[in-house]
Amino acid sequence: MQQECPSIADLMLLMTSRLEETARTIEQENAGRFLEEILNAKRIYLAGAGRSGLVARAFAQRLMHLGFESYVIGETITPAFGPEDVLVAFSGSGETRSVVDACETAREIGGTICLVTSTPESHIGRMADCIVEIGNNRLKDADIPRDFEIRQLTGQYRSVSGSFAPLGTLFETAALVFSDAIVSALMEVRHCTAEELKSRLANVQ
Ligand SMILES: O=C([C@H](O)CO)[C@H](O)[C@H](O)COP(=O)(O)O
Repeated sequence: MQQECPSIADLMLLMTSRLEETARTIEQENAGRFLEEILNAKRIYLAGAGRSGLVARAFAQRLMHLGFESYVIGETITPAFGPEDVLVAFSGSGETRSVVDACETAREIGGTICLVTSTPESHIGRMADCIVEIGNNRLKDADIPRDFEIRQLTGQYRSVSGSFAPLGTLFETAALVFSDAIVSALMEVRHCTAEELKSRLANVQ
């Protein structure tokens, strides 16, 4: 049974090559605007559902480590959002109801909305002040590559079809890598060291 399965290392390498392709399509201007919005925000609120929500939470934690005031929407202790605050939404579809609702409320209050998505022409996309597009959801189903030839560590080739990166996996993984790149950029801009981040690590967890 196991012989029919490609090696886990090969599947990971396939993901890294897809991530590399995705990274090359990021528009630096939009990523730069995203960085500016974070730097100028009074407070940063993170929103996302499901796996995109996990990426939002991971980013919120690193922003806190960097010394920003960051909150996750829906947490018990998250305070009121204000006009000088920035809401960062992670949503591949840009249509997830709870995230749309959070963005609509933030819009009414007058705050800034940043969206990380693979669907800029979406409900949230139409509300957002800043959009970073990751991957591309506009491709028709027929145009989405489903079959991959992977060169195995043994040197032989084999094909992998619909099992690779199901549903929003590529967006969610690339969004995490994107947000970690933003963290590195923020460390550079603010001359922040890993030691400073370490000093804010939770010591009771
Ligand atoms: O968890 C998710 C699902 O498993 C897709 O891979 C999504 O992240 C969740 O459904 C939220 O969707 P989006 O707002 O479109 O990212």
